[in-house]
Amino acid sequence: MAKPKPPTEGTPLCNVEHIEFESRANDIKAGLIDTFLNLQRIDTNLYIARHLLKGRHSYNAVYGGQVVGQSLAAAAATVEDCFIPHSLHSYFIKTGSVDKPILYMIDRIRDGRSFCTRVVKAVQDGEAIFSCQISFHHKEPDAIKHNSIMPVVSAPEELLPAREAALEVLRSRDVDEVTAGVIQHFLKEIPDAFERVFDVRPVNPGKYLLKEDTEPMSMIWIRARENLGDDNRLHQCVAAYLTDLSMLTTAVRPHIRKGFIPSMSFSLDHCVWIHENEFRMDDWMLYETVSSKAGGSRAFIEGRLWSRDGRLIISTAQEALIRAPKV
Ligand SMILES: CCCCCCCCCCCCCCCC(=O)SCCNC(=O)CCNC(=O)[C@H](O)C(C)(C)COP(=O)(O)OP(=O)(O)OC[C@H]1O[C@@H](n2cnc3c(N)ncnc32)[C@H](O)[C@@H]1OP(=O)(O)O
Repeated sequence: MAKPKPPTEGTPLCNVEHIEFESRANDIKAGLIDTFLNLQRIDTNLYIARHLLKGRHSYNAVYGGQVVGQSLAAAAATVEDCFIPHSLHSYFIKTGSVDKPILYMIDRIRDGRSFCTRVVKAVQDGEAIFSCQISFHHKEPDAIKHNSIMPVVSAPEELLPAREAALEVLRSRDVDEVTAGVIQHFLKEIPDAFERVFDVRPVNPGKYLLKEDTEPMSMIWIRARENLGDDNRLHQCVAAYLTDLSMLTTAVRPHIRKGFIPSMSFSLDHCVWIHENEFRMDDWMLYETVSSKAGGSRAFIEGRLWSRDGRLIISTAQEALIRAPKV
């Protein structure tokens, strides 16, 4: 039999031009269910996602967390249900566009008895935009057990949603012009669709909204506004999706307060460890993020996602690119 021809230079990895695409970037709820539970399989180890959310209102760039969540959904579709995702290590290679579908190509690296490993490549226009390795683990009994203590903070019911908190700051008389400008920009940049589906409540609105000086750390309560159903896999993918939300801004926020305006800011790599299988993203979760280092146009950020009853559900780590305008 004739050997298949090797691809010539410039040949796309997978051409998506013939694939019908109707962007539903504004319909996050449908997007969460369709892409995280019913991701469309187009061939063995090949999945397509048509629901893509912008990270920022004024750019057509795909929100990084969505590619993370969809990669997890695609990889999970290739393992038995008894295997539970426990870690994901990824690189954002190229900015994705919300105007085209993303193809997820899975490499089944190994199916072991206790662990399964997958490599996922996300492709748009024939070019890789994201790659990650995901490991799944068959449930095992506790050998040792401990859990750090969750920070003691105000309950979400005592706090305002981010937009309302921001509007309250803008209405107050003691906000300077620069801070007001930053808050207005922040309000404009949040994709409307995101707010329709998720409720985000900053634990310290004064610091979060830069009315006060802040350290490179942040805590937000977050939950989906509607019931997401009982499929653990959906809650895992939604959690992975949300982990990219406040990492980069945690590093930049204190410097913005001192007058720094980034000319470019992107997540570069992203790691997620899922410690527990059963949790609900339609219940309040506390996302705590801290940046311990920034320099050389990169910042390092770590995160912890806590369930309300004090379980450490997820740990994250990320490097972000944060550039100053060229002089
Ligand atoms: C009320 C409710 C509240 C809740 C609120 C919810 C919000 C709801 C979601 C929010 C979410 C937010 C958080 C999003 C966080 C992500 O989602 S970020 C998205 C994921 N990450 C990415 O897409 C990054 C993908 N990676 C890449 O694009 C590429 O790897 C990189 C990083 C650009 C590097 O590529 P490279 O080929 O090495 O290129 P490089 O030399 O760096 O040059 C790239 C460009 O930068 C330019 N450049 C170089 N230096 C500079 C400089 N100093 N300044 C400016 N440009 C420069 C170059 O000139 C070049 O421009 P072009 O020639 O392309 O026009």
